[in-house]
Amino acid sequence: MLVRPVTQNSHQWEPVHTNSPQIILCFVSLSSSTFLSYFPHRKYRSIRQYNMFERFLVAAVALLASYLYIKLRYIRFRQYAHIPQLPNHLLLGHLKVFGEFMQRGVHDRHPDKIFEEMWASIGRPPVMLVDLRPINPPMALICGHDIAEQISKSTKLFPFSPPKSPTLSHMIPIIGSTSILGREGVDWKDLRKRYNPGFSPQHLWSLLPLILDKMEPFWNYLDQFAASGSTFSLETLISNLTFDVIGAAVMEVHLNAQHMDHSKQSEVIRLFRELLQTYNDDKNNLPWWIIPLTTWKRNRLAKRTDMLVKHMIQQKYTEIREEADGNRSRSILALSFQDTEALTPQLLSTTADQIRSFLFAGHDTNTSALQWAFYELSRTPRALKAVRDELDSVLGPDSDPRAVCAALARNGEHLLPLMRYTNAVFKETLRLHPPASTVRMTEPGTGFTVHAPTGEEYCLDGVIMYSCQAVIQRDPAVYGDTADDWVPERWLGEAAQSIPPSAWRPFERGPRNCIGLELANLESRVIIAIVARRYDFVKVGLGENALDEKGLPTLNEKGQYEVESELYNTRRMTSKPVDGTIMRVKLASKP
Ligand code: HEM
Repeated sequence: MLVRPVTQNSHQWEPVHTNSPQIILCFVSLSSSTFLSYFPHRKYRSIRQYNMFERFLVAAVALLASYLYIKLRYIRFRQYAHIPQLPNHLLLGHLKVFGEFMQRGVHDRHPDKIFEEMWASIGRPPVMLVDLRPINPPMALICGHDIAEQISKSTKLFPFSPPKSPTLSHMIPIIGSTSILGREGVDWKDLRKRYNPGFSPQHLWSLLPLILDKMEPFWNYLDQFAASGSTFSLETLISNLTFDVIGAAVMEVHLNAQHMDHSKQSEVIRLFRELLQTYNDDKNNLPWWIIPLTTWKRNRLAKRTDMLVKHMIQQKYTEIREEADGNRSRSILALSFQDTEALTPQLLSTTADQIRSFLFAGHDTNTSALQWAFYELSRTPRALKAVRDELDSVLGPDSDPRAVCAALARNGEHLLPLMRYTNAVFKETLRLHPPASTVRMTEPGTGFTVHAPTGEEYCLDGVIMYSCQAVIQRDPAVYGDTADDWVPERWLGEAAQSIPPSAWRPFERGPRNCIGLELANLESRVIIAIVARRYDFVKVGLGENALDEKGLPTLNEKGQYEVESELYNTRRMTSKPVDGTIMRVKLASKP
């Protein structure tokens, strides 16, 4: 099938009556889950936690919403008819998914997982259209790496790659309206030019001592948990650590995020956390008129965070100006100020937006990736042994965190690149559990057309283009029979050569790829190097090991411990393990 691209007239929508049942169900599920999210005191929000009256209310709202939807929804984009739609036989599947939403809790399932099931059930097309109007514009799920590459690379029409989707605007309270994440054209180019040198590998090596400085509280907490045997959230520990690291690298400030006494933490951190909390459920990106109170709270917190960040920048600016030549600050912020004459209000405002963006992007994704890395290592003895052997040979036999930090401070630039297996662990973790993605959208009438390997062409103007990494990076056509398995070895030796670079895109690709890629790699290798030999992690609750009659874990044919249940991601701005990765830890016994 070859489809002619729709260009000039694609903004003209043709009215066609549609009452596709799966879309109605989708709407029912969205409306009722949104409604349920108004009861914030329920931790897991399963339908069973609600009394009869609340259940009745939920059912009534869902029914009313679907009735209105059927009545009001007469518009259909006929020009998208050429993109594979979810067929009706998915109706039952969707119903099942909806049932699970309600059983397990409405926030407990990441949309990527649902997309993966839908995609497999319609024969794995490279693009799939999910129509979520009137909640959102229709969304083209990009499921093939060739097409993902086309929506992220430079073209004649879009020299800096197709624009980001306006749906990103729900993040403005966190990252600011002039954030590098959302800017377009030359404005974006200028920002990228200003901050690129700060994130370059050479500059990052000079920041290594600042990063290593932040590690001690982290291993102290792990030591305490090992001594007490109590359970803890790995997410909390790692997210505090990554906040401290990003504060040190970007501004050379001590945010004290790892202080367990919250009153000792920097106020920026406390406000930022509170702000992120307001995104933690289905209200994530709903319009303000559905969530007026949350929107008000977000804006209030955003304003206060912005003021504090601006104050920090002003202080840093004065310090940088007064520094003696031999004692220059190495922070990313200091480097970005190198050629500036004065801190004008406009420069202050855009810099504050970038700092907030770095604080957010620099801690959130890495936290998720490291939780998954330690979880996968904890249930894959083969890989844990390989990491430990590698660390012994690269860093020497002393696994005390102080010794590891001292070795890295002396010679990290040469030692870290030698950790090839550790690097493969991180790479494989990001393949299977990608925390983030990219979302683009071109104006109707632009004529932005992508080409499938099978010859079809799809004009994607006016639809949200979501590069679905969780599907792309598990494509059996690329990763074979082990596409769903965690196998770090696939990234080592000859085998790795056969994987197309565009099929691994956790940091996205093209001009708008992640500016913090090298920082993330550096930080994660340091953390794994410090932790992997000293501690044994054991998952508790969701995803924990299944034990045999002797109380021992059993290996499956893939070399991983059998588990009682599956640990999975949920959506909290980015993808994160649903339970915060509850763990127990003990000091590893010496072989
Ligand atoms: C495992 C860790 C990380 C992952 C998986 C990741 C992933 C991504 C992805 C997918 C994008 C593209 C977003 C989009 O197109 O909307 C991105 C952009 C970005 N990331 Fe990261 N990131 C990570 C760590 C970091 C770190 C440590 C920083 C440090 C500040 C950072 C800062 C940024 C920024 C500023 C952008 C926007 C770049 C631009 O548009 O020019 N990220 N990241």
